[in-house]
Amino acid sequence: MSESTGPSADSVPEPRTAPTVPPSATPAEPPSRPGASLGAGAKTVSEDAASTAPQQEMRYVDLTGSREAAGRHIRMRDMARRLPQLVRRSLALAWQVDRRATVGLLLCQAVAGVTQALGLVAVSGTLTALLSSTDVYHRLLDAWPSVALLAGAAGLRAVLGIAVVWLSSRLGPLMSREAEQMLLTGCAEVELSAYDESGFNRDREAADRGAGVTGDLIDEGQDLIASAASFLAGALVLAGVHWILLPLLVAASLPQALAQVSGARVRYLANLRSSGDNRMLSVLRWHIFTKDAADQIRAGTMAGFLTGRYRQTVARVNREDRTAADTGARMSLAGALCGGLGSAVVWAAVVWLLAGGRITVGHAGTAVFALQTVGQSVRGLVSAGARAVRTGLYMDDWSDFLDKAGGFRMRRGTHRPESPKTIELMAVSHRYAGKDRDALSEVSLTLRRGEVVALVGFNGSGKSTLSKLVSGLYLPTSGEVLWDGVPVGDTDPHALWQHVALVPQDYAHWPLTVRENVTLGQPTAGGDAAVREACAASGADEVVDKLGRGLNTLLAREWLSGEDLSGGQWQRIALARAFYREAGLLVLDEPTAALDPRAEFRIFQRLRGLARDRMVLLVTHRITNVAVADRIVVLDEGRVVQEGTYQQLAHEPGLFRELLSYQVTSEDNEKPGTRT
Ligand SMILES: Nc1ncnc2c1ncn2[C@@H]1O[C@H](COP(=O)(O)OP(=O)(O)OP(=O)(O)O)[C@@H](O)[C@H]1O
Repeated sequence: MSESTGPSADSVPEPRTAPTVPPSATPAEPPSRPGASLGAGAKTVSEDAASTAPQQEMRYVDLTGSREAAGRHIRMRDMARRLPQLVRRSLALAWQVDRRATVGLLLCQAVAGVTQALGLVAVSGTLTALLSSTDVYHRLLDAWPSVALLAGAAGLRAVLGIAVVWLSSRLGPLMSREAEQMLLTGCAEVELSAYDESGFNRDREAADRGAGVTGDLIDEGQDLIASAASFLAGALVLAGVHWILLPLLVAASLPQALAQVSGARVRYLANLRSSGDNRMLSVLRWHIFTKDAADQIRAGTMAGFLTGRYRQTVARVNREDRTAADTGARMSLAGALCGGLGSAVVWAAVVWLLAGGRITVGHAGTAVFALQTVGQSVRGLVSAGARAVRTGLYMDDWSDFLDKAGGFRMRRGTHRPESPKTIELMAVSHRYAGKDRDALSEVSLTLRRGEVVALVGFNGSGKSTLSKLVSGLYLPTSGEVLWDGVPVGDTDPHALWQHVALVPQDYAHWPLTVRENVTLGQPTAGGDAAVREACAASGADEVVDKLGRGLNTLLAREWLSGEDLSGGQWQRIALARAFYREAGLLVLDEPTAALDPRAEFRIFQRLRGLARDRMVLLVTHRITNVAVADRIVVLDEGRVVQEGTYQQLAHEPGLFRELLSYQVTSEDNEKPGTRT
């Protein structure tokens, strides 16, 4: 192996098995119950069984047939077939991120290969001169040009090795970042419904791991090229000494090569078997470490349970790792024993050739060096090859996901809508992927500019789903959502969302400054005055006034100089975002759930004013507040069961009256902006 080579397959760490969940972010699938974050194909004990046998081990297995099969296919034959493809892939990505560094790397490797060959030729020259029958002075005189060449070649190779390490360490991280970037772009471009597809989230995590190890491929590719160049140089010199030595050496190296490939396969499969557990460990770690659940862990005295579950899962991962390590060691031992026997045969052949006068003593010396070079390069080829194939398997997860994401890419029309005057739902139904019943059935509804429309109903009746269909986040399974007569599916989604301001139930706590949290990184010509105006409208001005650095305050307490907000303060910021956005459709999903009564009162007081030049869709369980709406739509099990004004619905029998009866109604008529 050349100077540029990285660690061997035995010492190289497995790529990270689960992305670390960042601070201040919710994990992709936080487990609301054990096993909740498992993807398709996950095996776990049933909830019933879990309740009757709590001590039974919960397994988070995440095997998919294709990845398991791919892992089982790491064999010499497959490896030889895949290697050129992987080198091409690594060079193509390297070329994409830094052409000059890529060319530099290839040049360094080519020159290193040539100097390797020259070095071996020089060894031959030196030994021949030193072992000749002339006097010592003449022997040294004859030997010095070869010695000089030998020293020069060694020096140049050392410098080239440093250059290769330098260029690889520049390219590797760039390649990983590029792969991550492609992943992010791919994810940002998919339909929202893709996230509801079985396996999408699991595949995205696997792809993230693949992107992370992409940079390793450059080291492995370089090791492969270096080993191949070194093999070629040694083989040429060895064949020059005597042709029989080359096939003998390659045969002698095979057992160790096979052992390394088998070891790599065992480790990959062990890693694959533990991937579900590793994912669960990552999620558990996030919950145990961060502040978000710290109060619940303490108050619920859950620490023992969670750390116990963590230990149990770690023990399983350790068992897999230990088995893989033991099996790998046994394979290496068998390979080394067979390889040792093979080497003895090769050395015996050298002695036999020398004894038979078929080669000179100088040639025999050269053969010793060449044998070492070729032996090392064969081992290097196999070792780097095994690592590259394993990295390639992880990268397959990445590229497969990009293909999958491509399949879910938003392919809608090109129509660029104006701020909507009407949004019409015509017999709209929506069914989530994998569900056996519709979340919404045959809903017909019209929203008009200047109107506040409220959606009410029991949990799970379809209110949020309807609001996401109106805002074009989902496309209906059947029926049409028309923005000023044009189906949402025929509209450029990004142009459409320019006209949407959404406050979802679970809004993001962006780790950004207050200003960026309000503008969402899209400041308008109104500058800070517009930001302050939106804050005043949502009550966030009171929050900002108390922050040390005002709009410049970083809202991330875990980070240096950042500050954290209370739940209600965050909700005011989320509302300010929506008020700041000059959008024709304002969707508020439970917008005041965390607000104090005064703040809530102010929001509802302003709602009518906001609706003057836009349409407002309000989802709320605060039935007494919906008096502010021009129209109330009552949903039950995905169907519209009532529609009318507050006064109409409050006085007719039906679900609305039932909902109303569960709330205190004595102050109804004093609610701000009540419409009759
Ligand atoms: N992403 C999803 N994947 C699968 N099913 C979903 C998804 N989101 C919602 N559902 C299902 O669709 C139905 C309607 O959900 P939706 O969130 O629209 O109800 P909701 O009326 O807003 O409820 P709540 O009052 O609790 O917010 C529910 O049965 C829910 O389980």
